[in-house]
Amino acid sequence: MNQSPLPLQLMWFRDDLRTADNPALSSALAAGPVIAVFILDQQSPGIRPLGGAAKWWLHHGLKSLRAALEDLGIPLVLRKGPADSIMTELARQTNAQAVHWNRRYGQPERAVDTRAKTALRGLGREARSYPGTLLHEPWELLTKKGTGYKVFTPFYNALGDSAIRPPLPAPLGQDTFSAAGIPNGLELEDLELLPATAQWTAGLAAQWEPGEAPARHRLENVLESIAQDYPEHHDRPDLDGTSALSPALRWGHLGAHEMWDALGRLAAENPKAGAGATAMRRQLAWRDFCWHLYYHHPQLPDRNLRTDFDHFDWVWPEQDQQVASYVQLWQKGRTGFGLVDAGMQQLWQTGWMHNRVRMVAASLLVKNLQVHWKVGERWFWDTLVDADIASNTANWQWVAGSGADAAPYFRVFNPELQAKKFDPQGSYVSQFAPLAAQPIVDLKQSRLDALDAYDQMKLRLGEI
Ligand SMILES: Cc1cc2nc3c(=O)[nH]c(=O)nc-3n(C[C@H](O)[C@H](O)[C@H](O)COP(=O)(O)OP(=O)(O)OC[C@H]3O[C@@H](n4cnc5c(N)ncnc54)[C@H](O)[C@@H]3O)c2cc1C
Repeated sequence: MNQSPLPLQLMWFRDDLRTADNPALSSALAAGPVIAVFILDQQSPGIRPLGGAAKWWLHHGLKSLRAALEDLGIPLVLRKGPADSIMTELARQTNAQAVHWNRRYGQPERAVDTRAKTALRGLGREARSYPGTLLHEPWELLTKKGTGYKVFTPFYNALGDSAIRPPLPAPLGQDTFSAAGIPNGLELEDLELLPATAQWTAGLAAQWEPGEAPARHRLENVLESIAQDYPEHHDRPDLDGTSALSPALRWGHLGAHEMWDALGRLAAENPKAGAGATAMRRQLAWRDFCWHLYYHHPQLPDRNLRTDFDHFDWVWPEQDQQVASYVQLWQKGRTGFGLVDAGMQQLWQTGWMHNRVRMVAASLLVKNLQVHWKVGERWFWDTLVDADIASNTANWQWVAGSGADAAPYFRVFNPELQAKKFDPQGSYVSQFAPLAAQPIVDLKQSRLDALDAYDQMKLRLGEI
């Protein structure tokens, strides 16, 4: 029962599983007593179902969120199904005055939110949305022509020139609700986010602790030491040289504003760490850029952004048995290229891969093997704990050459040279891929074949 004289508020959690720096939660609490809701929606039109590793993360992230909310006296109700109708029903059932949420930027998710807004307003309830996930709303930063950016550097300059709000403090709690006032929900286990056998996820559990408090703790480590060496260490998979905060940012345990602000303060206060903090901020801006691209180009997960690549002769495992077997070896980390194999093993064992190795592993698949980028993107989607539709598809398109601000096609990473440069003692490779395998392609010849395929595409387009 809501004993407060103020009207009940519903806080709808989605990709923002945190209590601090959460504009929707802060506003809900300022308006009245709050019940929190999370709805697992894998069925609204166009919503891409989560991959296995992401589901594992979400399960534990929700457990951690529930505990953090409990400390604030906020109950968390879990549901499953089409989110707009469930949310509207909950608002009706609880007689809530308003539903608060932080915005999402994918077209299918925005469609759900728009339907929820319309239905809630139809019921005479308020629907209030807030900017909580990106440093800037994608429609706020525009080129002089009024369009979205397609190139990172001008986007980053515009971001740097704009005002980015400071993070919001953690909210104070509220009086505990009596159970009678809380609508029925599912048990966390009923969301069925964990796989039937825990064998594979044991590696994820050994590596990660999903949640707001562990994310903030890791940020402190980053500020104390990792940021300082970031310029020299960020490309080294053999070192703990990057923040490893991508899953925490993906699930919103850590707000981008909090990280941006903390790095900015570090740069201002500690000249020794300044270059590293600024470089890490720049990387963080890539996350915003990927979402900016996706917002302005909703076809990003499905179509080449550079449409000339529609004429590229990609190969698909379904069409060629040998290619199918190469793709399997790539997935298992048995390509015979140590750095790629270590990366793919790191991905399988921990649900994460170092950025440098992601680029090299992706390049082997889409360039040396000429396999369509969607094949690799889907594997990453299923196996990454930080799998996010904008960052994953934008980066795959970047490596493939079909993206907006893509690597030039002739840039084919040589995994052997990359290993020498970025894993000089071979410790990353021996940690994750100690057994050598027979190389599946000749690097020199397959690079020439890829460049030839690119020329064939240009020829088809009448450009050469
Ligand atoms: C083929 C490919 C697929 C990728 N798929 C994803 C994905 O699904 N989800 C995801 O979050 N990142 C993805 N990335 C980007 C990047 O590899 C990871 O964000 C990075 O490895 C995270 O490590 P970190 O947290 O230590 O990064 P740091 O170097 O510490 O950077 C700080 C933060 O900046 C952001 N960031 C850094 N680099 C990028 C980038 N290139 N693109 C977007 N954001 C970036 C991340 O949120 C990261 O946590 C992909 C990259 C490639 C090449």
